[in-house]
Amino acid sequence: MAPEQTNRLFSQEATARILVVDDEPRLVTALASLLRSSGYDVTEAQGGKHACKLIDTLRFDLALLDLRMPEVDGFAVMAHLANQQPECGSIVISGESSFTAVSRALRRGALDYVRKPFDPEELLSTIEGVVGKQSLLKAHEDIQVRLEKSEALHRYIVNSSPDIVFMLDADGRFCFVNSKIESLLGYKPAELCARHFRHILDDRDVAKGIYALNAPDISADNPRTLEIRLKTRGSRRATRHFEITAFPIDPQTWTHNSNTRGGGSGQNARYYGTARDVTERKEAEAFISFQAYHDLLTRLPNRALFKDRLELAITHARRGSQKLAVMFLDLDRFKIINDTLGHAMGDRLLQAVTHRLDGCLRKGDTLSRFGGDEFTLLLPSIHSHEDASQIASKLIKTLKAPFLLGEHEVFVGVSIGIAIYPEAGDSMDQLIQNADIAMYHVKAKGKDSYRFFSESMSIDSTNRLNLERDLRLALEKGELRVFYQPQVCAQTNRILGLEALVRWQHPERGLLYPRDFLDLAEETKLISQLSEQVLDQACRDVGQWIRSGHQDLRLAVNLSPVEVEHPRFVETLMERVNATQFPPGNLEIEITENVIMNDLEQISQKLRELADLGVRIAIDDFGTGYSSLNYLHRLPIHTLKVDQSFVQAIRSGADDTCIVNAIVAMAHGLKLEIVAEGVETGKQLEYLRNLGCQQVQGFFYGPAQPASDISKLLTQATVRTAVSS
Ligand SMILES: Nc1nc2c(ncn2[C@@H]2O[C@H](COP(=O)(O)O[C@H]3[C@@H](O)[C@H](n4cnc5c(=O)[nH]c(N)nc54)O[C@@H]3COP(=O)(O)O)[C@@H](O)[C@H]2O)c(=O)[nH]1
Repeated sequence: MAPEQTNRLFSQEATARILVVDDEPRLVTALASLLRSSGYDVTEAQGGKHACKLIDTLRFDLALLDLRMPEVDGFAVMAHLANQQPECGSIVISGESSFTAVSRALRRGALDYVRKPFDPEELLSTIEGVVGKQSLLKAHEDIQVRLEKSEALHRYIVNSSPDIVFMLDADGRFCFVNSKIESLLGYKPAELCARHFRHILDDRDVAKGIYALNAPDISADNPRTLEIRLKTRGSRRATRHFEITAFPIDPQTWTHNSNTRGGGSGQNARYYGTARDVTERKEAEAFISFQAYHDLLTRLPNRALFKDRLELAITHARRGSQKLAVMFLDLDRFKIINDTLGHAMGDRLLQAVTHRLDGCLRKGDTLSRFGGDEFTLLLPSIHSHEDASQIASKLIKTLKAPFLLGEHEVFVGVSIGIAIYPEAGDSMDQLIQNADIAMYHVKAKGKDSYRFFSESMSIDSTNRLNLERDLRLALEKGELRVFYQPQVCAQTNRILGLEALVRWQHPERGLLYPRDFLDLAEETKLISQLSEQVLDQACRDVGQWIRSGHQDLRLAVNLSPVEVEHPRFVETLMERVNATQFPPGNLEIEITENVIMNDLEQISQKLRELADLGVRIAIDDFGTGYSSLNYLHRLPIHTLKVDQSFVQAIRSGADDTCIVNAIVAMAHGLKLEIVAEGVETGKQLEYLRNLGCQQVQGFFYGPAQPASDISKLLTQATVRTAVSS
């Protein structure tokens, strides 16, 4: 190699820089000019001391050193050079010929040794050899450094990837996997080496994973992407979701199969892939989809999912000429419990109800929460009505046992309407609507039962809708009327009180009675508005009569269970009474035993508050319900109203007569006032009078009448009988 060439090899920008060191100035000059004439960049040092100074400030590729120099000899310069510029080589040019000196110089790192006096040719050839060798070593070192840097860079890129990067051999065994797998799944890359990738697949996805890898058409340009579950390492074996992209390695792009060694080096790699953790996205998607199709409180399918399943079930049933049943369930008394105990308890109750209902069903049935306290149930394969009846009975029975909500024991019932495909409708909407109609018929007939839909019901339901619309209008337009039926002293025929009874002056149908619209008012929650209007009117009418001289005249009003069970019942009632300036002592509220027994504790409290404010309490229809002495004794009750059925039994002389005797005797014993309802004949009146019943009410004295008629009646000292005995 020519010196110029060698010089260029040494350093791409500059020629080789040589330091010439000798204590003989002449020799230094001669040597320097010889080297310069050969193209080297030469620096001259007069002795060892001078050389060390130059070494501290300039960079050299090679030093030509004399050994024997005063003060600082060649060995000391070599030591200094090794310390300051270890990459700089040195050649010793010395008159020393002893083996010891030569060997010592070579041991200290000299690359060659030239004896003085030297042959210029030989010297130049030695320098050229050393410089060439140095240059090769330097180039190798540079390549080594570049390789290390490049490997570190790629390792960093691969291991810092947010994805798992892997390589598999032809059989699907890992031959490389980056360290990301440890942070995501807990496996150390080394432990997976040579293991089949099946080892980390979730059992449910093994077939999918293996098929994807062996698919015929995948390539680097057409990689296979699939979502798959991978198992985490350890005892919990939880799974995470990954999106895997994999393809076979083109041998032309990866030529290191045979010459790389080590388990994680990619040796024998045939597939390359990345696995991106998409667990959070999948969980979010799953939650959003669950939320869209489920009720979050009960975790039951919602209306949309129910309809979807019903649609599908109808298609199957149609194809197989089979029956299916749709049930509409509405909880009885839920609203009262919810209003009384609060929504948190209401929610707990709905969850507990769901749990019990669910326990009665088979796999394949769909129970859904339709909204509020309404549920729908799809029984996709039934053979007969009997099957549906059995399930309905089971559902009703399972809710019979009390529910424990905190310290409260509550009872709910369920009214169930059933529509059977195809007879009760052949479309989804029809079946749901008809099950709903059938459910309303259960409600109207006393709740806590089930009924199948029949055609006659839908006619009723149309009427019902018209009636509901009319009732709303009636409340707006003030079509309700309050009639009063006198409560008369059995001994003197004097009017002691008036029972307010609602009537509806229907613009087309004439005067309607409570039996025509009261149930509907309760179902549609219009009852509160209705009661408000009746109470206001009655307080105004009777208040007027009280102020005009009938100070003791009592006003008896009927209250619906919905009102009494409302948490603000006492406040609402008193607000209306006070607004009309009606004296509370003249007011008597009539409630039935059922209302009291539904929630003895709460109702007792409310009745006590009212009694403390002077309001009287009467038990209506007494004798038809529990007739429990226990509550009569504990509650602030003033009056018992004997149900008309017992009074009417007096006429027929039936066994029920003795019930009237017992009730009157009981009322006397408990020092309660007693009003006998439904007195229609003088015989009945006579009988009751003899029993010691103080007050009577009934057609014998006349039906309920409008306020104008009552005004006239009140001007008479006593009420004349309307019917002759
Ligand atoms: N929440 C509210 N309920 C009300 C209101 N107004 C009435 N009602 C409830 O409707 C029930 C039926 O009332 P009505 O059709 O008015 O019947 C009353 C009388 O007309 C009837 N009666 C009276 N005397 C006789 C009789 O001699 N024979 C006979 N067959 N019937 C008679 O009885 C009803 C009064 O009964 P009671 O209330 O038990 O005293 C009615 O029972 C109320 O529950 C209202 O504004 N709000």
